[in-house]
Amino acid sequence: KNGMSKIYWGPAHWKEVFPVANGDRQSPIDIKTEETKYDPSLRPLNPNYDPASAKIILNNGHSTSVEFDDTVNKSVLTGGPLSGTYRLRQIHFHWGSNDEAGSEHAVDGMKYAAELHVVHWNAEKYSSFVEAARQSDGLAVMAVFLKIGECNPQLKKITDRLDTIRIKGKRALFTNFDPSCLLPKSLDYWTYFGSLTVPPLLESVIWIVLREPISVCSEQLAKFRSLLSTAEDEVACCLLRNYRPPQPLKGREVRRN
Ligand SMILES: NS(=O)(=O)c1nccs1
Ligand SMILES: [Zn+2]
Repeated sequence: KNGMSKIYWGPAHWKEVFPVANGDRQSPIDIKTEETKYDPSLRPLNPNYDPASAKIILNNGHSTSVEFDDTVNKSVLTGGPLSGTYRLRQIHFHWGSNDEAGSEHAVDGMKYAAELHVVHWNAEKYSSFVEAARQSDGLAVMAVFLKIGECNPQLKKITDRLDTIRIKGKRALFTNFDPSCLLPKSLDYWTYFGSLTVPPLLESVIWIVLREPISVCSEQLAKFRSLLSTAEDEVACCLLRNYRPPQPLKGREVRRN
């Protein structure tokens, strides 16, 4: 880092505080497409989101997220590898300090410029996100790769608001937004059992990684990098990158529909 005094405890240090960082189902992973297994029992994904569920856009210091009202089953994901109904909680992004890397998952060693996570929790079996996050089938996160290319008009709805939440902790109203607008044409996917990719790295995520990327342009990514990881009273530090590198597969199977 640029030699500043601030102690940086990036992904390499997480295991000191969260031993599960060395667990058997950590995320992200590098998806070796030749080793994925077709599973005819996998159903089509069925996202069904109500734009009125969107509430706020937030800078939490390590990403920017759009938070949804998850007190009722208004915006849900069913189908795919899931049994039951998973309720939409939030979406957020991971990016890098340049366009060459930024995604968390990789495909045959190749990283995309960024990655969108659409986070859901199993509201059929558990009573809150926090409780679900402690269960092996508690969360379902749909991952969408962002590939450098044309500017994305749907993503513009989010990047145009980032200058109002530059400082860590800032939030702004953000409603009438259906995150389906950020999904690619094809909902074909890979799926595997994994974890949160940020502390506490809980091994409670059914990952659903869409195979088709959406586009993003350099100017849009630059706006993510201009977010600050620091609060008002701190020396400003840009949120240049926030992706965890791929973790050992440890014998896990990656299935595809
Ligand atoms: N990056 S992630 O989707 O695994 C996630 N971390 C915390 C809540 S959701
Ligand atoms: Zn994420």
